[in-house]
Amino acid sequence: MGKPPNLFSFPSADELAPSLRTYVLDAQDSSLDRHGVFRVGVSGGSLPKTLAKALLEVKDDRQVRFDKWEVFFADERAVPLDHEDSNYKLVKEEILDKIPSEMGKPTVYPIDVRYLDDIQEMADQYEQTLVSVFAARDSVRLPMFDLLLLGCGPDGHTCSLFPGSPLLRETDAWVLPISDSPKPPPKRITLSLPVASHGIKIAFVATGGGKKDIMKQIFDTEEGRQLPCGLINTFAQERVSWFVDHPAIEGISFPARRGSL
Ligand SMILES: O=C(O)[C@H](O)[C@@H](O)[C@H](O)[C@H](O)COP(=O)(O)O
Repeated sequence: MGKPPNLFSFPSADELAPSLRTYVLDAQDSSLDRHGVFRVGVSGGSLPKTLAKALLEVKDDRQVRFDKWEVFFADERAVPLDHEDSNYKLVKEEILDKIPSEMGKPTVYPIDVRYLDDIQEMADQYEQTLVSVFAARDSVRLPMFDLLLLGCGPDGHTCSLFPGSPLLRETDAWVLPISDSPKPPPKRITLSLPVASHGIKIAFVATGGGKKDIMKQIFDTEEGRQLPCGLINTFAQERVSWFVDHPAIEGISFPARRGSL
């Protein structure tokens, strides 16, 4: 048995940002030492805003090497890149557009919008993108992101992997289409559960009192361990770190390590 996931809790989302920064930059520096590039998968939701705070607002003497970042989408909605629902647009407006030019720009891998009407093809194309970046599919069983930055929905979903979805049983594909997402918009693509569990480091960021019930389920109940976030906890164990604020974990006793970075 490995060690349980880490849990880092802070009074507020603002106070969480410096530790999230330290965690991300530690991951960045060890990836750059290892292979000269930092491959990150990001979700939508509230995460890009918190991440922007950590990377662009917190001041310390460490360097964000954006020029070495390769940014992928852990899930994306099948909409044009300038659409209100686009995770690309969200990440662009929250982070990419705000990076001072002297910091350099990440290489970003958005979905191919030529396939908006064929999400199976869109998923296959995005998988091909991963194949071309992470090495040929027959030589790597799964692409290994240096860091996956994920959110947790109020039903325990993460990426666009929803509770009870047959997609959770996928063992082969790296990227999957979904046409009936319970969270709008319905058409999306998502990393599969094996890929989402395979990051060298995986961070969940969950803030606000709206997350309290689902956090309790995920960490304190057997049913919660079967939810998508719970499954990633089980598969990836100590490679997972949760960054939460106090309202999100009020009154909960976790069998997880607590602490701050
Ligand atoms: O595109 C999406 O819908 C997201 O990737 C999704 O998985 C999100 O991360 C969670 O729903 C949490 O969202 P919040 O952080 O806004 O609660």
